[in-house]
Amino acid sequence: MTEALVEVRDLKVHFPITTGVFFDRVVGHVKAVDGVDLTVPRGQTYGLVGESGCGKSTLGRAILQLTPPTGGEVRFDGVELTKLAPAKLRSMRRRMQMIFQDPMSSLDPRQNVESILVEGLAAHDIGGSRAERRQIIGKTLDAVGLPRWALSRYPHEFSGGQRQRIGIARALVLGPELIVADEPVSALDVSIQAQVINLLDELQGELGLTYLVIAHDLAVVRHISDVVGVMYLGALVEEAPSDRLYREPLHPYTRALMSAVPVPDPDIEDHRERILLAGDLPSPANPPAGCRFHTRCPWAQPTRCAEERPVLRDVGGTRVACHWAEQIASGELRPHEVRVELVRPADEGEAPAVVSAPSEPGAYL
Ligand SMILES: Nc1ncnc2c1ncn2[C@@H]1O[C@H](COP(=O)(O)OP(=O)(O)OP(=O)(O)O)[C@@H](O)[C@H]1O
Repeated sequence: MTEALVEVRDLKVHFPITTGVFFDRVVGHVKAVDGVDLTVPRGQTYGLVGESGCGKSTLGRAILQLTPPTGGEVRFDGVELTKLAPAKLRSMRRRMQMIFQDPMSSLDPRQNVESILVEGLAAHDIGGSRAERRQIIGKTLDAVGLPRWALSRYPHEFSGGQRQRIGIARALVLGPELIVADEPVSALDVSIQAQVINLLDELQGELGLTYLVIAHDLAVVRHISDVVGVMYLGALVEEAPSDRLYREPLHPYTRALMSAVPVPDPDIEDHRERILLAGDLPSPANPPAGCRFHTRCPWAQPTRCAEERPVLRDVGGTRVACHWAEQIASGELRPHEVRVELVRPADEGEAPAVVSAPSEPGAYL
């Protein structure tokens, strides 16, 4: 059994909604993260996916204590972070770093690369002399594939992919064990995305890093993740080893997300059906009772779904929060009429690419 580097238990982040001109009055809470349990083993990659606004970034930030949790626990290498004194937390921070989506907005445009990298070393008192720091920085540049001349240049002088390498170098220079990568490639061209993902993968192999990779796009995390967690409205709805999740998604929400991932085989891709979920993501300030997904779920049942919040439970090696996971997987329960559309628009004379339930279980996938 691999040692857990990160253990999250019943983590909650509720942002107060306030009103009033002179005195803020709390009138409700945005439950951005609402009871998440997850474990990231040392040296592995946990991919966290879900649509925009489901709480992925807030969860990542709360794990690093950049956003204070409202409740629950975060253990890093066995140390409970939520109760740690500020000075102790600061020294732990060196071991946990974050990479952001948009390197342009997370890098100070007035600092050259050397100054960006020295800043972190100085803040954490790493490397006694200037020469020593230069040596650490040089090695870090080599590791991320940037030339030494980059040191005197400014962020705007680099391409998007190179800027993300600077962002990775800034995290890496401190010698962290955990990196939380929040949408690390979604601002990059598709051709560059693979390079950055490959770089993260290589660095993990060389340095034994542990990753939490956050993405709205399932395709991005598929190949680098050992385990993938799917989040919906502040909570995990499914978690499984990556291969298993992509081969056999159990939660209706995961099935819908999967149906949006393009398939490389053009014959299959032409006939791929996409589940279009009804309605928008409900507000995390007022989440539906019972299963949070039941208002959009094509398999929602008249009992339990609207009243009972499903807990994550083990179904053959997958953790899934659905009362009906087994019956859906076996085909015993069929989806209600759902809107599906063919990826390739129907040709003239062909049946319109809309509506009605598929006849086979898993026909979407
Ligand atoms: N500081 C804050 N104060 C109040 N609400 C917030 C704050 N930060 C995030 N939220 C809300 O919490 C919910 C979750 O946001 P979060 O950014 O974590 O989601 P996300 O899944 O990462 O989405 P995205 O990919 O768009 O960033 C959203 O409804 C968001 O508006």
